[in-house]
Amino acid sequence: MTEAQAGEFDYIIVGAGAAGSVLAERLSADPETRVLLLEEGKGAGGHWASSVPGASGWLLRDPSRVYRYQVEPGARGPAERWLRGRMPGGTSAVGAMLWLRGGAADWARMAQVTGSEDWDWPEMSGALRRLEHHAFGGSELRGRGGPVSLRLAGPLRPLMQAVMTAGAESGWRQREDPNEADPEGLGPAAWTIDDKGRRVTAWTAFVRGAKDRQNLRIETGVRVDRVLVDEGRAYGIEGRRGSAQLLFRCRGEVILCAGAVITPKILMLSGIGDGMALRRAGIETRHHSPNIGRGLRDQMMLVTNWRLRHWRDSDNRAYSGGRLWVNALRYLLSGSGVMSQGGAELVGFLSSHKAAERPDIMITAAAHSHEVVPGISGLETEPGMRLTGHALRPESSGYVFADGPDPDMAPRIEANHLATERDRARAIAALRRLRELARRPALSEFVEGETVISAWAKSDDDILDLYRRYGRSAGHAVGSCAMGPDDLDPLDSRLRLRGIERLRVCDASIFPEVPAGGTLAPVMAAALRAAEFILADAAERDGEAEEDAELKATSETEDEAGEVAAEAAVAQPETPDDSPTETPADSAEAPSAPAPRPAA
Ligand SMILES: Cc1cc2nc3c(=O)[nH]c(=O)nc-3n(C[C@H](O)[C@H](O)[C@H](O)COP(=O)(O)OP(=O)(O)OC[C@H]3O[C@@H](n4cnc5c(N)ncnc54)[C@H](O)[C@@H]3O)c2cc1C
Repeated sequence: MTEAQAGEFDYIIVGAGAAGSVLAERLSADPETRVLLLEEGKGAGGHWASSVPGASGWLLRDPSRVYRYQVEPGARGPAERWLRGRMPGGTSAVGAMLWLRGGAADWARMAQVTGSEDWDWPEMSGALRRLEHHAFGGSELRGRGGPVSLRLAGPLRPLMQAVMTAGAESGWRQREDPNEADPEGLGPAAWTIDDKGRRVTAWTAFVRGAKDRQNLRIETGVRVDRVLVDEGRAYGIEGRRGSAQLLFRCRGEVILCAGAVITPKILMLSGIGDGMALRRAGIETRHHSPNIGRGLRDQMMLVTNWRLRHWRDSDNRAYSGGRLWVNALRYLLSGSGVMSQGGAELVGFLSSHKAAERPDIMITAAAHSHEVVPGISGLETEPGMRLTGHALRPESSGYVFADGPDPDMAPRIEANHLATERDRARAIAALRRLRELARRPALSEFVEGETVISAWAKSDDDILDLYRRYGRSAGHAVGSCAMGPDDLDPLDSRLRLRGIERLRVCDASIFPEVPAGGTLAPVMAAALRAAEFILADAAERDGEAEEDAELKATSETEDEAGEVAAEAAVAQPETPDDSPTETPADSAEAPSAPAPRPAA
C-alpha cells in the first residue's frame, strides 16, 4: 500500500548526485521555499572512502555504494558493466576527480545543437567559474571562492615531467592552465581535491553546508520509481524505502537528477517515452516522447599499460604491504602523497588530423597501471604507467530503456560504440597518438615498452579489435533525455520536459553530445544554470498568479459594485429627491462597473 507522506513541497529533486546536490542547495537558499531531496543511496554523511582520493577502488567494488548496469556489447564495443555512484554525491563521490570543463568551441557547439545561447561559452564559463575555488587563484577564466575546491596535479614527478617533454617533442602545446578557453595541448590535470587532500564531491560542496536548513528535507535510502502526472502536469513522485511504498506531493516542480541511465527509466516507468518502446515493455503510454532513452552517447576509452624500467617511477606497489600503511599514515598526517591524487596526473587534448576544428582526442597519463583484462582486478604487479586514449564527442548513439513495468528490473542499455566511421577513425588515432608520445626520446630512460596486452595491435583492424576486447566506457554517457530545439527533443533548452508541465530533467542525460573530455564539471555547471531557469520560471508563474489574483479581485469588486449599483437602481425610486446620491469617488468608479440591469 502506498503511504502518502505529509506535506507538500515546492520542489522535489530526485537524486543527490552531481546535479541534484547543486540544485538542492540553490533552490533551498530561499527559506520560504520547501525542497525535498530524494536519494536512493544510504547515509547522509557520505562514506569515509569517498573523501580519500586513493580509496576510490574500494568504493567501486562495493555494490551497496555503486550501481552496476550490464551493457549489451553491440557489434564493436566490449561487454561491460557501467558503474555509477549510488550514494550522496552520486558518481562525483566515486569518479576519477578530473575537472574537465570544456573549451569555448565546445560550448559554442552546445549552443548550436541546442539552439540556445544559454549554453554558449559566456554563460557556461561564468557558471563554471562560480563553482570553482581554484588553487591557481581567480581570474577571468578561473573561479575563486566557489564551493568546489580544485587543485592541480603536481609538483610533477620525473616520469610525468618526461611525459610533458615527450609531448613537446611531438609538437604538442604545453598547457599550464587547464581552464584556458582553448584546451588544446598537454598539461597537469585539475582535480576536485581540496588543500587537505580530500575529495570534493557535489554533496560535500553543496549539500553538507545546507542540510540543516529547515526548508530542505533530505531523504536517503528512497528509490524513486515514478513521476505522478495528472492532466499533463507532474504533481509528485512515487518511490519506496525497503518494502514501504511512498508518495510525495509537489506543488512546484519535480526535477529528475538520477543520471543518464535511471532518469529515462523513471520517465518510462511513468508512461513517458516512446509509445512503441513503452508498449513493448508493457507500460501504458501517458505521453509519447519518442526520443526519451534514445540518443545515448558514451565516450569510449582504451587503457594501455607501459612497462617502466624502475620501480621508483611507478605507484603500483603503493597500495600493498608495508607501503600501504606508510602511505595511509602520510595521508592521515599531512593529506599528501599517493593517496591524495586524482585519477590521472596529465591531460592532453589533441586533434586526430590537421583539419580538425578543435581537439577530438583526449589522452591521460598516470604513474600506475591497472590490470586491463576483464575479470582480473587490481594494479599490475610490475612497474607500470598508464596512458589512456579517449575518442571525444562520439556520434554513435545507443539507447537505454525500461525493460518492463517492474521498477526492480534492470534497464536495457545498448551503447553501440564505434558505430560510425568517424568514431572509429578517432579511436584509432587516439591509440596512435599515445604511442607516438610514449616512444619519444624523453621517455626512453623511463619506459621499456607497451605491454603485450595491447602491443600486438598494429593495423587499424587490430586496433578496433583491441577496442572490442578491452575498450570501455569512460563513464561519460549523455543524451538519453536530451535538450534541443526540435519538438521531438525530449527537453527544451531550459530543461523542461516537452508535453508535461512542471517536470524538468537536469543531469548528464540532458546533453545531446558529450560536451568536454568529462561530464562532471559540465553537469554541475548545468545544474547552476537549471536553478536559474527554475527560479526565473517560478517568479514568472508567481507574477502571473498575482496578476490573475488581482484580476479576479478586481472583477469580484466590480461584480460587487455591480450588485450594489443594481440594488441602488432598484431602490432609487424609493429614494427621496433631496437625499445625497453619488459621491465623486463612486462616480469615478462608475464607468468600469457593469451597467445595472433595471429591475424587472
Ligand atoms: C567511474 C567513473 C569515473 C568518472 N570520473 C570522472 C572524472 O574524473 N571527471 C569527469 O568530468 N567525469 C567523470 N565521470 C562522469 C561524472 O562523474 C558523471 O557524468 C556525473 O557525476 C553525472 O552526474 P549526474 O548528476 O548525471 O549523475 P550522478 O552523479 O550519478 O547522480 C545520480 C544520483 O541519483 C541517485 N539515484 C539513481 N537512481 C535513483 C532513484 N531511482 N531514486 C533516487 N535516487 C536515485 C544516485 O544514487 C546518484 O546519487 C566519471 C564517471 C564514472 C562512472
